[in-house]
Amino acid sequence: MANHFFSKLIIVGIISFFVFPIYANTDYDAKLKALDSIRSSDNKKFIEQLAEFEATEKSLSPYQQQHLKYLQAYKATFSGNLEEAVKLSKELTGPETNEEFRFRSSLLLLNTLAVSKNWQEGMAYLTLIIDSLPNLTSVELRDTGIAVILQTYVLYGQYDEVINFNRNSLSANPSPRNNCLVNWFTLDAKIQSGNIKVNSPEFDKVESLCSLANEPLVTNIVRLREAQLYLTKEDTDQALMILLMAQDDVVKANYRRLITEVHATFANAYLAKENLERAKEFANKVIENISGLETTEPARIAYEVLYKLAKSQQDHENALAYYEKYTSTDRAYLDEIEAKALAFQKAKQNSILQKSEINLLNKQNELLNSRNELLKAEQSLAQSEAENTRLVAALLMAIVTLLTFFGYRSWRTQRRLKTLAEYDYLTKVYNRGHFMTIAEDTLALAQKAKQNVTCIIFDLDKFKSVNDTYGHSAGDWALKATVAAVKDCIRENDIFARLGGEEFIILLPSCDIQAATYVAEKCIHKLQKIDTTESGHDFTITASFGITTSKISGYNISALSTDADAALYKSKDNGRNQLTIFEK
Ligand SMILES: Nc1nc2c(ncn2[C@@H]2O[C@H](COP(=O)(O)OP(=O)(O)OP(=O)(O)O)[C@@H](O)[C@H]2O)c(=O)[nH]1
Repeated sequence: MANHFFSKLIIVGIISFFVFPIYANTDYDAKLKALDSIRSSDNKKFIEQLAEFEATEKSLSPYQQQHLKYLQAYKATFSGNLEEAVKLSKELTGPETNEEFRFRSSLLLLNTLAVSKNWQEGMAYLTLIIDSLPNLTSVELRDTGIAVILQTYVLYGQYDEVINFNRNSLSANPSPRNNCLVNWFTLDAKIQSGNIKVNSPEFDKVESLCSLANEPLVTNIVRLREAQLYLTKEDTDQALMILLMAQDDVVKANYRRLITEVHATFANAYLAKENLERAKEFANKVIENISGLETTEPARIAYEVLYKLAKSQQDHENALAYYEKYTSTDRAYLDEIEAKALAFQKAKQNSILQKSEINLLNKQNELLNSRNELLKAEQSLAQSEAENTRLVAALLMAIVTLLTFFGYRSWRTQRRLKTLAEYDYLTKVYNRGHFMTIAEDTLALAQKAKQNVTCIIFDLDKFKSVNDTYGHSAGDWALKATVAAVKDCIRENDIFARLGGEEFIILLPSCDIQAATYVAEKCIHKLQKIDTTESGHDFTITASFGITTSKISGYNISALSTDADAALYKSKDNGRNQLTIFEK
């Protein structure tokens, strides 16, 4: 089938459809842009002007250098210098290259590798291009990428991929060029897979779209395909008419592959028309231009035509020679189809494998992420637990502190209340009420133990005059000084209390009257010795004492105090500052 070869023609043709970069307003930019715009539509001029541009000395920006290199790679592809084209294109596929030229050179590389039949490597670039499509910022470049992908599918015989391609991935308003190409490759896939009728309106549609886009190369290819289809339907006249109409434009396009393809189709058509001379003429034109295209379909067709002609002319020697060339070209051609299909399937498998590996890695990552999340959650849980523990500990501390504080306050209040209830506020000895309670208990125990208990009551002498003369505070001072002095004269376990005013009582367990008398005398002496100047005044403190004992008054506190009081009044009556032992 001539169609398979023909798809290769489009490879370089498509290069002309790439979008133009955004240029700075400099002469070099303008010049490079102008060169870019004519590179396929007027290839002769492009090659001449590029040579002129290369010849002059200039300092180019990195962007301009990349643009120039891209055009040089394009020229190399177009001129069949595939090795140079691959080398230059590969130099532009690194990350340092501007996105546009990186992508355009990947497309160029894809085409060049296909032209040089490096199917496997070409497929690797196809996968790369497909994967980089979503990251492209330029919508037009993306559309161009899609067109190239479709073209590659056609080239590799993957027609279903083209027919089933989701056109929604194209932009809403593709450029006329991309619109032409996408429609053309779709039609091409339908032709190659036998899914189109010879008079389908799609031919006219694609032809007009591509004329509108000013792409004579594609327009001619469409015409050629139409002619080839008519040939397969044995409508040779229609085929020849189309070929003759396209002939001039094809020559103008100056593309050797297209020209050999057209010549091969002419040869086939004339052979069918039994115009053997013309058939031979065109077959020979193909052979003349066959250098580099020896194993392509035009060569196969040309040899087939020449073989048939030689055979029909009984030229057995040439017939055999052409037949051998025909079969070897045919084998090479079929091998090529097989190799392409194999390369495509391999690339597809690799891509699926890669994607499953990526999926697997993603799954592993997800798993790792979940584990990390879990670890983080556990950590934060542990952290919150630790924080909670700290919080609870702090709360407990606060509660304990508060309880301690309130407990202490309550204990202090209780103690103060108890003190108020039990002690005399001024002298801090027992008050009357508490004294009575303790005294009763003590006397009860002493009675049981048959111990003697004595009771001393004393009252300060002429205390009113102290208050009157030196003031109430001096009186208070005297009361406190009295208590301190008396405490020095009694024992720890003697019960000392203030009965009220300037009157005091001492209950002395296990104490007989002699001992009590001694204590009272000691007190009288001590009180007289109090240095009152500390109060700011100079006066003397004396007191009158009355003493009784349980032996005389019994173990009843009221009786004891009454009797001791009676003795005290005797002391007062007798001139004060003395003691009196109660007598019944
Ligand atoms: N500064 C002070 N004076 C008090 C206190 N309690 C009672 N007094 C005073 O003690 C004085 C007692 O006076 P009186 O009962 O006349 O007895 P006195 O002056 O000591 O005379 P005699 O007992 O007869 O020696 C009164 O003036 C009371 O006001 C007190 O807590 N502080």
